[in-house]
Amino acid sequence: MAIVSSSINQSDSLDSRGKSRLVDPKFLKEDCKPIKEDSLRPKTLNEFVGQSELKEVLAISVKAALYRKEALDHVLLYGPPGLGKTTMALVLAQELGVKCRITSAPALERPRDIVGLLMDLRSKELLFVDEIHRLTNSAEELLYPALEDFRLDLTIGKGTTSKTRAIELPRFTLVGATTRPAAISSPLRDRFGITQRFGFYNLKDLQEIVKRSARFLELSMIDDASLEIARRCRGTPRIANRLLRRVRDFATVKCNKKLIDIDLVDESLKLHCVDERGLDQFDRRLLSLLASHGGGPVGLDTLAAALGEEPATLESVVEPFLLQIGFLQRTPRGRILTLQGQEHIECH
Ligand SMILES: Nc1ncnc2c1ncn2[C@@H]1O[C@H](COP(=O)(O)OP(=O)(O)OP(=O)(O)O)[C@@H](O)[C@H]1O
Repeated sequence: MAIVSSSINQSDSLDSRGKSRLVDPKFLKEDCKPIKEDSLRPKTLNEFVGQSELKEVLAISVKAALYRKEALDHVLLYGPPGLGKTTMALVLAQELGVKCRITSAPALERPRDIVGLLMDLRSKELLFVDEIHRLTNSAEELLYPALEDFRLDLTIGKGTTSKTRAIELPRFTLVGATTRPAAISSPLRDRFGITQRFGFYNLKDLQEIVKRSARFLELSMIDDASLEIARRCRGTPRIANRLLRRVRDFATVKCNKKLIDIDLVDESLKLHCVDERGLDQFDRRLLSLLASHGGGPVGLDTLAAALGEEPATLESVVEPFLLQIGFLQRTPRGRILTLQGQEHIECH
């Protein structure tokens, strides 16, 4: 789907081969990307910019687990895409000095996928499951005793001759990530000892992330230029890094400038139709659609059908930022365009 693949590259952190991958946080080269791009991911809690309350909570739990020489309690991280959930799982593994196995719920469709993964885990290791709200019922049922009692209950054979065998597992930590916490079944949700929400980043933190990434990409940038990228990245580090790379492309090809200034940022982001609030063509189409319906209310399903998008994607990927900046409101009768949203659309 055009909007998500272009503006929010979700595949960055997912397992493209449909299997899990074992990541030693010390060697992020394994993380399927060239080393320079990988190095953009912060590796320790200290390097992780922003999300201070969440970091404090996790830092205390990590220290306590290390002190008691125990596995960290299971962690559920939720929030819009690209805010650092996968990165945080790798940071936790690094802080705990263990490896992290990364997978996503759609890759765990068959019971044997999850059995294989769980039996492969070593003591205190992290298992990161992205999109955890998409686990099948059978996968969830296998997970319950694994999470609570570190035990796998396997049924061998069929019908009256079937037997249940219990296999002991090492104590491990499940880190689940989701953009849709409400879609997680409550028995699964209840098994996470630590639940933390990722919110959009503020301008100061985003500018720091842009400057840090620019350093890793060996780009010289004046402060106004990094601030401009921070303003246009929808409060999302992944988008900040993506915009920075597009600006770098533009600087290399179009003007061969060594120092990136605000004009260069402006020109290159214009080319990608990213406006001064960070909205792209898809956001503007959504707002225009609402405007053409007298500002709403318009139901989510109607909006999704008109835009050719999944309602769940609209709700969990596109809308959160528009709600955050006050361009959109959710009401029981549907979505409403605010005055600010209306004014923005009139100027574009
Ligand atoms: N706090 C941060 N400081 C610096 N860079 C960050 C931070 N959080 C995320 N990033 C950058 O943003 C990119 C996206 O982060 P990440 O893949 O962890 O997001 P996510 O929340 O797991 O998204 P998704 O759920 O879509 O996979 C990372 O490659 C990383 O470089």
